[in-house]
Amino acid sequence: MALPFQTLSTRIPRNTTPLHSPPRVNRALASRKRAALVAASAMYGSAADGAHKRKLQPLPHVLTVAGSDSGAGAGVQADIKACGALGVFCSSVVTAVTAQNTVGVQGVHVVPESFVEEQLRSVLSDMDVDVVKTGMLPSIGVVKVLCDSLRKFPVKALVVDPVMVSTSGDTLSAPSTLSGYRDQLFAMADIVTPNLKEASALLGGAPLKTVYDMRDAAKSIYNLGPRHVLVKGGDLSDSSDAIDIFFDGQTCHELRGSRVKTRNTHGTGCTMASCIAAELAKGSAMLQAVQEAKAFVESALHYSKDMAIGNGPQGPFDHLFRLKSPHYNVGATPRFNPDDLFLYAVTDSRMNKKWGRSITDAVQAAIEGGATIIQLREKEAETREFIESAKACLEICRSSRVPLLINDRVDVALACGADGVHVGQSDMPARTARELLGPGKIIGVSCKTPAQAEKAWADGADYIGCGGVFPTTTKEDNITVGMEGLKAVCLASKLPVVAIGGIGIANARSVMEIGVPNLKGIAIVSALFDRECVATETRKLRSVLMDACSRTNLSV
Ligand SMILES: Nc1ncnc2c1ncn2[C@@H]1O[C@H](COP(=O)(O)OP(=O)(O)OP(=O)(O)O)[C@@H](O)[C@H]1O
Ligand SMILES: Cc1ncc(CO)c(N)n1
Ligand SMILES: [Mg+2]
Repeated sequence: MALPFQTLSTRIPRNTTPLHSPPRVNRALASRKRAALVAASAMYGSAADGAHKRKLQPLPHVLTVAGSDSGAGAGVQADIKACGALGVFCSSVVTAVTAQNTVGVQGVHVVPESFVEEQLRSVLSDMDVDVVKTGMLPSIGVVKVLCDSLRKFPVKALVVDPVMVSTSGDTLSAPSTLSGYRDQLFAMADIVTPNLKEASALLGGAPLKTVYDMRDAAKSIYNLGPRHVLVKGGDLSDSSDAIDIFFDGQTCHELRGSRVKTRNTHGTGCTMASCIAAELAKGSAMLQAVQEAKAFVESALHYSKDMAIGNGPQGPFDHLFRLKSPHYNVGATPRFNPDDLFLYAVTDSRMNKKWGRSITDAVQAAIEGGATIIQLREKEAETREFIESAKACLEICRSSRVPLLINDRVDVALACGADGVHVGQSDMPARTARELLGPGKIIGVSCKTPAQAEKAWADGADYIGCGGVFPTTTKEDNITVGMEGLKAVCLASKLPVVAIGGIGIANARSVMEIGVPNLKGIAIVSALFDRECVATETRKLRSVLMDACSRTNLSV
């Protein structure tokens, strides 16, 4: 099986002589895998008299070179569970055995370098490893042994988690390992993933306190030779988000996730690096692999937040959450993209009835006209009927990659597997909705004031809907906030905003032109669905919005 690996290994390490050119590595690997398969097929064929030859399939394969954690939250144990959860085979070369639990590290027994080398030879010479991931490398000697082994047995990608100190403060590698990383291993690495303390140590010791420090650090570590850098912000204090900085040599990406309130964070770093390695082994590009890994860690922490193992301050979490709860199977779909708010279509059951169209016809037509997100607002439907039609709408939305939200009804969103919910100020609180839906679902909140916008953000919402901007007949007794109210909320909001209420072709442009960057789009009910042809009206609105954006230089 040839695994696509276009985006990796395209840059030759800059501060060493090239160890291998990428095409040669891939060809060598492919031919080794082919030879092994041919040999196996031949054996199988003769034994079975050629009666029923089976196609043999190698699994994507990560080798972790790391320490054992007796508490099984971090180290080799975390790596094997994370790869297994993502469908990737994980072999393991053990560099040290630690006596460790939820209190801290009680002891370390280092494996002799010659025996680390022997393990590396055993695995790499035989087992067609795709990606090597490193964790605890206790000495510079082990770093050297690893570099030599990788020169002998090249792999497609190398993920280096420069583990130095455990979160409990215990030392896991000798100080000299630092120079091994900087002078030898980083130049071979496709990505290095330091946490705040490790990034600081690699760069001479100045502490990293802000996202700006993280950005600078990512760029400086890039200059030590790796192809990509991820500075992890799990330990960034005063941050309600879990923010990581990813640098690819050109662009700094700020990756934000919800910070899960839990004591069970032991092994997040090992898991993150293993998930990146697993996704690379499956053929993902680097940024995609990092995003998948982050979603996996966030979901695992959320699922395990109340788990009770051990009596110390930092517990392990459950890597196998996806086996147990399909609702947490969220890593495969990208998290909310604020640009999806651009043309936000909100269906209305009364209007559909009036025009004699089904809810699915309405959704289909809005998507055909260019709607970028759909919300089902069914005030009158019976629950069972609502779930059935929501499932049908979800199928339509999925095939066009348009997110589907459910108004108010968290139960219906869960039952049909929708992408999220939109809640009003008197509906279920966003915080409760987040607890029920998990971190991967989209949550929007209707807000009329800066204080409500602040609360929505604190409660873990993804966006806010602000309005009614103009008077509307869709909602009775709805207070109009006007353009000034909208602007005030946008300026105060840390979340992206979609404007709603009485917006149509005549006034959409003026709304988009208020010129606040986090106003991402408009939400529309009557101007789309209280019309004869929904697709035509959507198309017209889309062109008005595109026009407004090109005039104000907003991104579409
Ligand atoms: N409480 C949390 N909620 C959500 N994500 C988190 C939380 N803590 C850490 N993360 C995420 O987990 C990943 C690992 O980051 P972290 O900074 O914890 O690594 P680390 O310190 O190397 O971990 P370890 O505890 O294994 O040493 C990052 O993507 C980070 O943003
Ligand atoms: C064995 C081992 N590797 C890595 C870490 C870092 O979390 C740890 N605590 N233990
Ligand atoms: Mg940590």
